[in-house]
Amino acid sequence: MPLSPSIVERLARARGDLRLGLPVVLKINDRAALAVAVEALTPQRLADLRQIGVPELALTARRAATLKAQVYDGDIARLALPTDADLGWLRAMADPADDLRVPMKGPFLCLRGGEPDLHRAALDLAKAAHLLPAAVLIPVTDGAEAAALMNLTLIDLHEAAPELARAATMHEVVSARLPIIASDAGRVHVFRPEDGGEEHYAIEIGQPPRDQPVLARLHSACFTGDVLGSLKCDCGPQLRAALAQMGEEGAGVLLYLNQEGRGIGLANKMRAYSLQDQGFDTVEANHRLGFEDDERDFRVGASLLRRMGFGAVRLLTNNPRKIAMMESQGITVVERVPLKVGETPQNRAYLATKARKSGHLL
Ligand SMILES: Nc1nc2c(ncn2[C@@H]2O[C@H](COP(=O)(O)OP(=O)(O)OP(=O)(O)O)[C@@H](O)[C@H]2O)c(=O)[nH]1
Ligand SMILES: [Zn+2]
Repeated sequence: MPLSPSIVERLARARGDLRLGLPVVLKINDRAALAVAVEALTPQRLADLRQIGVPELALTARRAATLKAQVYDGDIARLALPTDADLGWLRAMADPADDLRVPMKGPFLCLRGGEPDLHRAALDLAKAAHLLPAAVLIPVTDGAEAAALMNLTLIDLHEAAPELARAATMHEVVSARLPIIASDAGRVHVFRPEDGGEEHYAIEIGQPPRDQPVLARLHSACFTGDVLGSLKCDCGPQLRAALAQMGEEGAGVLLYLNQEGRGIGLANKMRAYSLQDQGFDTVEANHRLGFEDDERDFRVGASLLRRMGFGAVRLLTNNPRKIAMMESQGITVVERVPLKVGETPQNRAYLATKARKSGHLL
């Protein structure tokens, strides 16, 4: 039907549905399941889901490692729910907040055999919705029928795969002049992705010529550092130092990428901070929550630079992964410009961890 939502639009809906606590229907070939994010489940919804079928819990292998649950599918663990499992049990499996105070007791009944692809898709969607990567799945015999009957969003994984593999196309919505402390000649560009995801911004200083390498910074959003002046990281000082250098040179471009918390969202970053107060470092905290060290998609930065007409950069960074990613996306990094500012007694250990575990240059 002409007005029916495309797969990209249905994926955007699915992310919204999961945040609301609504199930989505995932399907591949002749297999299908209802999937709902543990974080957004209510007792009533859990009871309703149990009426439909036998629930399974999907967790990432990272979260399973902390719980000492068996992983039979590489990156994914599938667990049967104990018969007396309530929402409290599910939440404790998903959220490591109380792991130390009230450790979850196994042994867990970990499922093997069959395909984990629906489970993996559910966790990818939960991550994309900035929820904890934990989902309850209920297998159903006819996915299309279940979706139609209950008015739920249906995602066919064959249809979704190519869309999920490619970076969303970005459109510039608007740009306007913005004098800032660093430069009178500032201009903010707002970019909106076609897939209904986060908007990203470019702050252009002066009028950098497109045929020469531009002084560039890929800055990932950090509400706590950029806005609140957090002493736990170096983001705020890095943001201001990068803009100041562009102001001094009279030209540059800072991409402000809305990838809060290295792509896990602010709520999950605050969960990570809470774990850091229990003694875990920045990488361990991400893993205990079920995330990888860094969930950002740096392709966004490269595609925005290209869209603005830049093909070569002098990149302000201490992160070699950003350089490798730019190069792999066809942006030439002619020089790495170090950005070492904002070390505090409170962030010294954080910066040392990034150097030791994530390869940041000191
Ligand atoms: N998950 C998580 N994210 C954090 C933590 N501390 C800071 N962040 C986020 O990390 C990101 C900082 O990224 P960038 O400023 O691009 O820094 P970087 O990857 O270290 O690289 P460069 O600064 O370019 O050297 C921001 O999105 C912050 O919100 C933390 O402890 N946990
Ligand atoms: Zn920060």
